[in-house]
Amino acid sequence: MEFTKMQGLGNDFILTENLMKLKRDWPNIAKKLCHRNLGIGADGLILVEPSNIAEYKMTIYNSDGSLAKMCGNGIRCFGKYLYDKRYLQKSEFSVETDSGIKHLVLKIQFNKVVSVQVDMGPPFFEPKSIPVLAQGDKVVDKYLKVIDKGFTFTALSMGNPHAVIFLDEIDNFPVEKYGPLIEKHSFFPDKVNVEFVSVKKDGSLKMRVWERGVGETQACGTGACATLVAARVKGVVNNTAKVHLKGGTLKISWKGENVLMTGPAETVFTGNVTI
Ligand SMILES: N[C@H](CCC[C@H](N)C(=O)O)C(=O)O
Repeated sequence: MEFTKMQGLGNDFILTENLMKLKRDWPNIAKKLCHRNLGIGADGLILVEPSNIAEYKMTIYNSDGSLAKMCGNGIRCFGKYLYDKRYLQKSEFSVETDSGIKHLVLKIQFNKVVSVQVDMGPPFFEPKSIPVLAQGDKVVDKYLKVIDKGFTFTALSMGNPHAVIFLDEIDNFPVEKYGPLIEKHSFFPDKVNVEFVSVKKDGSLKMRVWERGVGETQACGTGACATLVAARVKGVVNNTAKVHLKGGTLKISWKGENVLMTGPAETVFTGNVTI
């Protein structure tokens, strides 16, 4: 199987083409190939597939083999892949995902993709659309206790579920202790991606993420979008802000309708693997 290893702010993926839409055991292939000691090593496996409603379809599996319906860093890599492979001779196009069609705009300089802007669609707040077990039409500052610590979280979907927690300081916060407990909490029937966020004096946001089906990653595109939206709902940030992640910075904007995310995408290496 030919593959291309790519990354967006250190959130890394194995891309491979499945243009015949072969029904393979992709969850187990993802687990095997994403393993950092026994496989290629990545946060996820992305399939490049044909689409009847957009140029191509992005299907993404987390490193634990679970199907993820959307991936922000992954779709920027996907867009760069299509352009670099000359599958598309344009810099604006749509990609089908399991969370709907997303529109991409590639910034090209000297025939090189320098950044990708993605229209990530609207956030969803309705508890059943996230899903989260809660009342009301929005889940803002809901209390949650895990072992010895209470948190308040704001929940929303960017096509995948997010629980955003605001803290004064995140650099030394034990994400690896509390992240998995919140990820698998009974409030979240489909589990959840967990963002730990601090608001900076310059109006930017700093975020660490425990990703559903992966663990702590260097960056999370949908998580950065969820973070900006939750901060807007709480009135602690403007409608456009930089979100600083371990792996770098994303520019996120939300003016009440669709969320726009802009950031880099890089190819690391290509190869062949026997599965
Ligand atoms: N772990 C996520 C999918 C990957 C999202 C993240 N890598 C991003 O850049 O949005 C989930 O299960 O919903």
